[in-house]
Amino acid sequence: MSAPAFVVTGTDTGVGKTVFAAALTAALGASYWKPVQAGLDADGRGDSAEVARLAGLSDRRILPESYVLHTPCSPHLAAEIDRTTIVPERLALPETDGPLVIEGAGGALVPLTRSLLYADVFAHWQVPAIIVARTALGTINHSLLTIEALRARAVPIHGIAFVGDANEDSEATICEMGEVARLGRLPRLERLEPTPLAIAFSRGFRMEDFGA
Ligand SMILES: Nc1ncnc2c1ncn2[C@@H]1O[C@H](COP(=O)(O)OP(=O)(O)OP(=O)(O)O)[C@@H](O)[C@H]1O
Ligand SMILES: C[C@H](N)[C@H](N)CCCCCC(=O)O
Ligand SMILES: [Mg+2]
Repeated sequence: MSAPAFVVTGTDTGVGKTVFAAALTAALGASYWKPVQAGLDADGRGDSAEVARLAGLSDRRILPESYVLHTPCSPHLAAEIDRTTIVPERLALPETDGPLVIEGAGGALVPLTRSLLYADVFAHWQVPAIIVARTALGTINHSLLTIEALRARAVPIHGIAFVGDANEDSEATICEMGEVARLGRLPRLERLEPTPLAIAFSRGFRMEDFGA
């Protein structure tokens, strides 16, 4: 059986994809790939650096981004500002010798160019997608829209991972009405450090749900 690979997408930007992806990468002993990074922090760090920190990964297990764009905005516009064009050929799935966790950018329907959405690339890859969703009010609509959009493009959905305070009815309603697997929930952590994150992940998720 080949090693599992997952795409971590979300209902929005800032929902916690990078934090969840770091926890999953650490738990699976996986490699991590952020194909398109739009915007870096003041120290020039992007999501790959944060995953390396939170998952305690060696550089060998962080695959290089295909595009690092300067402006923290939608990738299609960030690429235009940098006078480049995101081409699907540079988004070919990399070969890895173990599990792979791939993080998108923003939500599933974020444009990479003015005629290509990230979800189109997910559909081409056919790698199971994990939707990261908030638990806060508004998440039912955002989550069900994301599920519909992925299904409309035949993107396989592995399940949904919630981030935030428990919200039993919203989480259950999304999974029942959206007919998706409820993978678990990461609470808001006061200290975003490797050990508390690994403990929260092991409490909130079952490894067998990720083929491990
Ligand atoms: N479980 C958590 N506990 C505490 N803080 C969190 C948690 N999840 C996310 N955060 C914080 O929320 C912010 C957004 O999270 P994150 O960077 O993971 O979002 P994202 O979905 O990856 O965004 P992007 O679309 O930019 O990739 C960050 O400051 C992060 O540290
Ligand atoms: C800049 C941000 N942190 C992400 N890298 C990109 C988010 C794109 C969102 C586009 C949109 O849905 O309006
Ligand atoms: Mg991120």
